[in-house]
Amino acid sequence: MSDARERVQGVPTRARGRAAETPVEGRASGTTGRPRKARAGVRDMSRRRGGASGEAVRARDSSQRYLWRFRGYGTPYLGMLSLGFGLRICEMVADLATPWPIAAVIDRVLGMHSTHNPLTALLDVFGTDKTVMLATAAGAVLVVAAVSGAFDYVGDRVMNGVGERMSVAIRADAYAHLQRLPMAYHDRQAVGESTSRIITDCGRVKDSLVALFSTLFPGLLSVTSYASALLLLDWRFGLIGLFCVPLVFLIGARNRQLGHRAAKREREAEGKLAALVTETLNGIRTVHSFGRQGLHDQRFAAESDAALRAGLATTKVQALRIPLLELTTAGGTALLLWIGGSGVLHGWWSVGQLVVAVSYLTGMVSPIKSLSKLSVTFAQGQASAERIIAILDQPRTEPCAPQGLPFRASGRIDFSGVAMAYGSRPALRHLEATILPGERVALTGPNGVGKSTALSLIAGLYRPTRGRVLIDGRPTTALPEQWLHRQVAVVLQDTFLFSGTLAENIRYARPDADDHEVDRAAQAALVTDFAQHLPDGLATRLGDRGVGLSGGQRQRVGIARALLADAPIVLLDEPTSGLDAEAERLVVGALSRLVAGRTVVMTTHRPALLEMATRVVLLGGRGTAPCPAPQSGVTAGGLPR
Ligand SMILES: Nc1ncnc2c1ncn2[C@@H]1O[C@H](COP(=O)(O)OP(=O)(O)OP(=O)(O)O)[C@@H](O)[C@H]1O
Repeated sequence: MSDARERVQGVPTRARGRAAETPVEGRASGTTGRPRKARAGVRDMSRRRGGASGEAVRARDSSQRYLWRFRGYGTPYLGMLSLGFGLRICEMVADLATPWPIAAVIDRVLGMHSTHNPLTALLDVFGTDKTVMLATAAGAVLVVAAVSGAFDYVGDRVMNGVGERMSVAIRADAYAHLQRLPMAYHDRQAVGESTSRIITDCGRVKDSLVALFSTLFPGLLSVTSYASALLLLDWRFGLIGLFCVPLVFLIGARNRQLGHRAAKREREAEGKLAALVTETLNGIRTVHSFGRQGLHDQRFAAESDAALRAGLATTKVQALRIPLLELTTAGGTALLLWIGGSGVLHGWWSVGQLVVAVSYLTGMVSPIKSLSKLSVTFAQGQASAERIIAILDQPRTEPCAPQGLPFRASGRIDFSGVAMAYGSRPALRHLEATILPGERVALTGPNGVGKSTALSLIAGLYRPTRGRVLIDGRPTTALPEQWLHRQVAVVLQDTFLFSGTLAENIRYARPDADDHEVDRAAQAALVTDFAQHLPDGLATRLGDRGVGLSGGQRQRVGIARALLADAPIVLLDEPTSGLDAEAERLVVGALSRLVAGRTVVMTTHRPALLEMATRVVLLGGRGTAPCPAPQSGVTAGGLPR
């Protein structure tokens, strides 16, 4: 992925390492739901560059030129844009020629006036036979229309193509950036809201970019060309034409202002709606279990009302624009007819010239109308661009080079005075611990004492607010993300499976693994035991989020993933909780193969898993609760509750 920040212009000098100053930041995770709590997640994320200062972002916010900040995405297409412009100019020349055959017929064939119509000379080539002249003029109308149409077709394809390509690049960058944002960001942001930004807002930005190239640029070219042609025809015609332009643009500008506010409110309301729908569908089992569809209907209706009010405000802005525009352009045409008609009566101009002038005025006004329609499209595009830029402006952590690091860590982990808070909410107050290579340490303690948080810190999903977590003596915050992910494999309480085959889900841990390695991991994790009863074995396709497998089966796929990752450190976050005795027995069997020869840190309350541990450490307690003396090298200090 290219660095989106380089292409989103106007981003001030990168605040290098800024992320490190920000509390509770860490690496991105691929979790697709808002996590109830810190969980180790997708493993192939890379550190990204630091971001804009908040003040600078706010300063730009007031300028409302959000779409303009995407101009960097147009740079690769400058050649195509130049070609598109060239084609538009050719089309314009053809359009300017359109009324002249008619004028020639009126003045020369019908003999209403003898004028200096440039086509006169051309028609003279065909002699003075009026039938031939008529046929020539008719042929000219067809040829001009065909030429103009051809330029229009190719020009549209070229220009619209640029808009489409730019928006695809913006969407890809926004998506890639979103995935790499720290977990702290994803904890704050509803999944549906982020989805809505990537899908709907990027779609609206696309509409604006396509309109920019297919309507705005050609429209401005038409207006300028027709206005110049009117002036050239006769300065008095030109003045009448120019009288309309500022009025129409004023109407458009006012509409854009009103439209931006309305569109922003509308997009915010739609974002909340999307968040609500995603949340409801993610929890659809709970909704059904409690029969609470009515409650969700009410919440949906409340958000829908807000979206409706904002939508109606946009409609009002749109509706007002049309009559105002019609009035202005009718004024211009009336003026032209009146003055032009008087001119013809006084013999200043021929009828043909008046026809050309009226045709030019109509030609000029029609793109002005489409241009003013753009005010709403651009207002919506600005509001959506603002929401996408809000993602792209989120700082990511700096990537660092994996220099001097061994391919495989020995597996030693140190917690050195570690404290951790989610926002202002402390989760770990002070943790001192050393876990030696090959040790299997079980962290236990009351709910909410910070066991999972400790695992997340080892996996590098969050940064400690104080102190350091070290792997082989190196702080995790200074380790390259890709290297860290190779050293740490995670099995969570509920393994997340993606849509795709079983084999693809196992290979997620190491995309370059061959079929044989995937088979071996599947066998060791007892996945093959159930996969062989499925229609296509490991090639069986799973539904969304692994629908079709039981909890225990999903856990075994998670273990196969961890086996395939072959990392020296394994983190187990309650991998058997929620399983019945038989499923637990199978999962523990699979885990016993995973943990062999690796450093393991687990959180569990289940005796079957605790038996695997070489040391058990009780975290925290209620301040007065007894905390067993830590064994060598480990002192426990969770959050007193
Ligand atoms: N992503 C998060 N955002 C905000 N607060 C969080 C987040 N994850 C955990 N917490 C809070 O941090 C504290 C420690 O949570 P953690 O999950 O680490 O505890 P735990 O000991 O693993 O609990 P359990 O035994 O229930 O799994 C809790 O108060 C929890 O509510």
